[in-house]
Amino acid sequence: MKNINLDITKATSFLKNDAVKSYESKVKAAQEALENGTCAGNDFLGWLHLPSSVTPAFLKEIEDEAKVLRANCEAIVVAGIGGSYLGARAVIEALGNSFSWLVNDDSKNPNILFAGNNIGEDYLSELTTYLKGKKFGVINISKSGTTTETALTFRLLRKQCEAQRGKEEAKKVIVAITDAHKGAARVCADKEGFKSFIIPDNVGGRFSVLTPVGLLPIACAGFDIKKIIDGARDMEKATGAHVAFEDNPSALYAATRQALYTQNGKKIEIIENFQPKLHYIGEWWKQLYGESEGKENKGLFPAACDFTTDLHSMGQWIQEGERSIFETVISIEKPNHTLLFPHDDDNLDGLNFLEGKRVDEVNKMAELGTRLAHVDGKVPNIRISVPELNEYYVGQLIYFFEKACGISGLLEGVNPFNQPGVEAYKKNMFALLNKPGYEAESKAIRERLDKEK
Ligand SMILES: O=P(O)(O)OC[C@H]1O[C@](O)(CO)[C@@H](O)[C@@H]1O
Repeated sequence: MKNINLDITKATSFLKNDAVKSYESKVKAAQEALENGTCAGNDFLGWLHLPSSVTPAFLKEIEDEAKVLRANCEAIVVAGIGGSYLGARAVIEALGNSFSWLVNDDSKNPNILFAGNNIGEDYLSELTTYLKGKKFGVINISKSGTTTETALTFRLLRKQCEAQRGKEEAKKVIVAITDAHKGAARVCADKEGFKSFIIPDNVGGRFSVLTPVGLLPIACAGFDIKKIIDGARDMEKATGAHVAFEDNPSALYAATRQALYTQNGKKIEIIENFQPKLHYIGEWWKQLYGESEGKENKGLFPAACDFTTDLHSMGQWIQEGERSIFETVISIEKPNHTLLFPHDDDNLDGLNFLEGKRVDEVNKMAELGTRLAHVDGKVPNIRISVPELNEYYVGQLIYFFEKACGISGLLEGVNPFNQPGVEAYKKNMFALLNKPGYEAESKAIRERLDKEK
């Protein structure tokens, strides 16, 4: 079986000869600190050996629950935000049919919908309207069990599900994925008798896609979670601490992006794809790197573009804007379908030169042309090529990025596993909403707003 492949040559050409190699000993130290649990944030290292520790019994429990949901639901709403939904959405959209909700086949795949990741009244109102009269289930995912966006959505959906199906029937199709002991989601699941899965204490949200957080929704969508774990497990081996620096893709990716950041003035990394199905892989990656590295006034800003779509909006900026960016392109070597470009006698569009070619050949030339143009425009380019878009390689990709993120954050000198900065908006929102327990903050924020009037 092939592995995903990392090409850093078009990035190292912007750096001094030994710039990446000079990180070897620091990377080794970071790897050892991760392995020995001696790094900052060492209480959140449960993801590190997750793929190799997953048992068949654990996967079976998830698959069995997915069977129940699939058999009883036309639609399943995954309620979660950040790491509690992005991984599942990324994998489901990468592997699924782009028009799944319109495709009328016999696969019996329920529609997987996502909510709890915003507080848009229109979004929730339109969702609850769509679900009226439908047999739907809910997977409520929240590690803390108290995240406002998710909790608010779950209350709405649970009430609707119980009203439509009756309390007993609803119990079959409402599942909680949360902490083993704490938080409102745990208390509610235990009291109501909902099936529940545990998010391990030592796995943070953005590293949780290979736990039930990602695996249950992915299994509900009809994908093979064993193969995802197989891919992740092989990548765990390929990026292990014993693997030589120059053969370890996560080590090289981490070192290259840090070298570009600290030695080449790059401030923004743009993750890019040439397959629209990878849009949410970009969103997942943004959270992984953004929450892990953006702290202590440091960190590359993680951005994402979908190509060629965004070449017609962001292409100008990337080609000629401030030279503070580099690109990391996820390239899929072989598409899953074949579509040949047809002949046209009139050739009014002048496209007969493409006759008989696969659409992907045009896409690949767009990709190569973009790479050459952007490198000419002084944008370093990292390329990750993925042999095929399937469960196995998505598993590899996930673990590759997670491992690189842990190493990269440690190279940057921060704790990659906390996210203290996200609390600031929550505190203000609770104060503004007069949440019980926030009386002093409410008073202070109102005084501040009065002064600013
Ligand atoms: O699973 P929870 O606790 O609802 O958190 C969801 C997301 O919110 C954050 O905690 C940020 O507030 C993320 O780190 C996390 O992935």
